[in-house]
Amino acid sequence: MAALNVRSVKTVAENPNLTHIPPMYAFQTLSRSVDQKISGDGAGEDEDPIPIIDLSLLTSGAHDQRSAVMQDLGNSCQEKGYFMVINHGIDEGLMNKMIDSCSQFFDLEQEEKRQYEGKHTLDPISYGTSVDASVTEVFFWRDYLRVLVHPEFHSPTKPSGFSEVLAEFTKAVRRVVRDLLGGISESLGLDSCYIDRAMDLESSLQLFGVNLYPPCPQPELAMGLPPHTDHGLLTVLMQNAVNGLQVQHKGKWVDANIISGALFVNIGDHLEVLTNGKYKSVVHRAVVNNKSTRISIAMPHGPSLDTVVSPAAELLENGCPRANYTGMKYKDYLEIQHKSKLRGKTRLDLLKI
Ligand SMILES: O=C(O)CCC(=O)C(=O)O
Ligand SMILES: [Fe+2]
Repeated sequence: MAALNVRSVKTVAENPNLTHIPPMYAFQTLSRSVDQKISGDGAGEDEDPIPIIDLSLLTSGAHDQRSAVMQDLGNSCQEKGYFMVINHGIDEGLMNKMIDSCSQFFDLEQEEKRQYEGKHTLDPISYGTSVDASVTEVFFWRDYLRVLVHPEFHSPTKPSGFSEVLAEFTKAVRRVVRDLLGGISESLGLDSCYIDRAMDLESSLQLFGVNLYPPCPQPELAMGLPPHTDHGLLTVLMQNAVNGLQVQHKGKWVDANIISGALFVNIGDHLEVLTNGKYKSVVHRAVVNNKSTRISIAMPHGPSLDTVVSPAAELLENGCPRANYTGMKYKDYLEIQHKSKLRGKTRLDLLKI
């Protein structure tokens, strides 16, 4: 059954008498206990800080500053698969307006939001709860809005002003992603335009996903989003001031405590394929808390839908004798993802040779 008749978590959480989560939100005990074995309590974070990339130095720094940042970028991609970006040039006022507009969207009457309900990943606009009630056994403590913003731009018509903010913000983020992918190309020893050209970024797919995680009375039992990797090349994430993202690193969960004003970036499955596994996509999840509503905006950036992504021939010539992944059209991969459960890296395994 599709999620059509399922109440939003926002509605569930707004009940003032809620002291326990409804049983359908209890994340399976088995997977939870497996999780706990690899789960740090955040203590690992100081020894393993999240790398910080100063984008202004990459785009307009002196030659030696550029090379240093490019090297940091390459190391972050190879060793961790995630980093934060500062001095990215996106106005902080615009970022705040984007978060506020998303909050106003979730505050609309349920009927207004329901017109976008129960659709496919590539539908222009979809609103829902959990991940997909038709393929998950457990419900996640999360409502979402997903909008396709490039190569075609779409937007909900309400709240008023949403579409203008969305257009300006997502265009600015696309610029950041192209700059980062230029630096990443160079860090691989390729021409700075290599990924731009090979992945047809002029027509790249850009999705705008907003997650709303209301306060949860039993946060240790519920899960915002289960462990998964993202499709696409890079995902850019920003949030209101509430943390909750965790990334897996060396078998431990690391809290992504995101610096105010910074963007968090993680590698997606298709950068792993393109680099033949040198830069790997990162498993991450979202945990919930019992105090504040968290809003995160996660924006996967992929190639164009018709691009067949396979390991770059130039990288194979540069020392690695064989391709570790088969090529697949990005659109077809998204179709597989849509039909599968959101768990770990199982989808990418399909492409491994
Ligand atoms: O809310 C978060 O921090 C994670 C969101 C996420 O992983 C996603 O939307 O794919
Ligand atoms: Fe994700």
